[in-house]
Amino acid sequence: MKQVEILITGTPVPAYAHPGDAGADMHAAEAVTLEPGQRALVGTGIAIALPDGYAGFVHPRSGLAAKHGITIVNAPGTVDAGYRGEIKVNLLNTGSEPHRIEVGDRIAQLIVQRVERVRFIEVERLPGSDRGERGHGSTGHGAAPEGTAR
Ligand SMILES: O=c1ccn([C@H]2C[C@H](O)[C@@H](COP(=O)(O)OP(=O)(O)OP(=O)(O)O)O2)c(=O)[nH]1
Ligand SMILES: [Mg+2]
Repeated sequence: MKQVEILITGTPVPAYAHPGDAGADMHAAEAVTLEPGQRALVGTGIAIALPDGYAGFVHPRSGLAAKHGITIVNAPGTVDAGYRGEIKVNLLNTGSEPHRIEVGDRIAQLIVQRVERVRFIEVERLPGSDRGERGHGSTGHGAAPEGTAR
């Protein structure tokens, strides 16, 4: 397993709840009440130094989403390998009740992945493909959305 250096202020180290879990749960370093429809940038109290060629992705927790409608505005958030600041989570309450986040609550999960960087080369024409330019629901049933060509 890769080792990742982590700087912590008060909250527990992110932890995988079960062997085989992809995401390590991160904890709230501050308390906040999210009113319905409200969002808040919540600190996790951790900063990390990912190896070059890796990135961290901040994903919502499905339990919080299913039980309370709590999701993440920019899911999944991207933590760059060079970022040394505190990881923050942009929580959004999509539910109909206020939701209280207490210090130490598990608010998101961090998935660390290898990432490729590519060189973008500008060309006059792209190579053909089976899909071509079809997208945005082109393989679904029924008509394409109003104002779009098939
Ligand atoms: O959920 C997130 C997403 C990002 N970040 C931190 C780490 C990341 O490396 C940095 C920048 O994120 P991003 O590139 O997504 O934001 P931006 O709006 O493009 O800001 P910047 O101009 O700083 O790149 O913010 C978080 O703490 N939590
Ligand atoms: Mg950016």
